[in-house]
Amino acid sequence: MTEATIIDGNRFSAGLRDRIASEVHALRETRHITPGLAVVLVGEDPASQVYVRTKHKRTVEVGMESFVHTLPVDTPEDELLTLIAGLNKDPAVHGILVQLPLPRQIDAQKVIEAIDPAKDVDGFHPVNVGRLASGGEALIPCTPFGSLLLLRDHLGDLSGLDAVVVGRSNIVGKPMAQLLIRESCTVTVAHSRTRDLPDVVRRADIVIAAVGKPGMIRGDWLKPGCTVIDVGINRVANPDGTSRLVGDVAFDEAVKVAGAITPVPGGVGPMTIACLLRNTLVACARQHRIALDKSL
Ligand SMILES: NC(=O)C1=CN([C@@H]2O[C@H](COP(=O)(O)OP(=O)(O)OC[C@H]3O[C@@H](n4cnc5c(N)ncnc54)[C@H](OP(=O)(O)O)[C@@H]3O)[C@@H](O)[C@H]2O)C=CC1
Ligand SMILES: Nc1nc(=O)c2c([nH]1)NC[C@@H]1CN(c3ccc(C(=O)N[C@@H](CCC(=O)O)C(=O)O)cc3)C=[N+]21
Repeated sequence: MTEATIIDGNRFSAGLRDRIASEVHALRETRHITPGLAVVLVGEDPASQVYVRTKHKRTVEVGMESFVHTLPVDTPEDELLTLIAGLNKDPAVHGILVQLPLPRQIDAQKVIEAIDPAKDVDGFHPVNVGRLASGGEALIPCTPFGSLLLLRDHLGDLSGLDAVVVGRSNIVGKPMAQLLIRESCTVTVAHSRTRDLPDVVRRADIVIAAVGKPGMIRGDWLKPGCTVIDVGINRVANPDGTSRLVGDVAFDEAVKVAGAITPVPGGVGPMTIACLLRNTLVACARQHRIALDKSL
């Protein structure tokens, strides 16, 4: 039997970042505007520090300005809200991302709602959530949008396909379902209370795994030839004491059944960062009422 096509998120995201870099260059040359992204990290979680460093590097690479704010783990909520109010007003900042999860003393929903929806490049503010659901001009959450770009690139038109999204979080599962509805898929959202998950997954032409459980989705749950987008990022221990990243799908099994699959790492992860830059560019252009290339 032939093995699944490996969907290369590193390659696709590099292409997207190139297109973004050209637009950023053009904005600078023609309008003297440089898009700026502010990233706020509260605390010293090592995984979050790695993401924030990677985001900074990629932001600078495409010619944007990067403002990183690192706050101590015991920062009071009102201090973070004051910082956000300042970033909302700062004309050099077009996008704001507050790295999640936040420490206990801070109400994440309150923080998300404090961000100006026009600068909410995560797409988590209720205004953007509502616009995505009702068809307006939203900023779209990066991970689902990146996943959709990979699906469209691989499958072309998605209309009429059966899609199963495993996971219903606000940051991945729910917005992914909204995007797939918009693409005219028939969408099922599964979660921890779903009965007979293997049977639900077996119906899908498109499987989106966003659970956070290493290798939970097994090869024999998949319809032969289906397309699998593995959003999961799980760090697991190797026998020798080192660690590695794995997805929510048992890759070695799935690759024998699926038609195409995203690897972890090198699949959805790099797309998330490229889409964050895309959203920053889109937010900047909208703030200045400038039209952008439709391909973005
Ligand atoms: N590649 C990337 O850029 C990103 C990757 N991620 C990764 O994606 C994964 C999911 O993240 P996130 O959405 O934030 O996670 P959450 O923990 O917020 O949500 C997990 C979802 O999975 C569901 N779930 C848990 N256990 C089961 C089960 N046994 N069967 C079916 N469903 C189950 C939960 O159901 P219920 O609602 O019933 O509890 C919940 O809806 C994680 O591995 C995370 O690291 C996240 C963001 C970006
Ligand atoms: N406000 C907010 N917005 C986010 O978008 C957000 C967040 N908080 N908190 C954490 C999650 C997770 N996330 C990832 C981004 C990139 C990779 C990524 O680039 N992964 C690489 C591997 C990186 C490595 O090797 O460690 C890959 O999959 O190839 C992964 C995960 C964004 N998140």
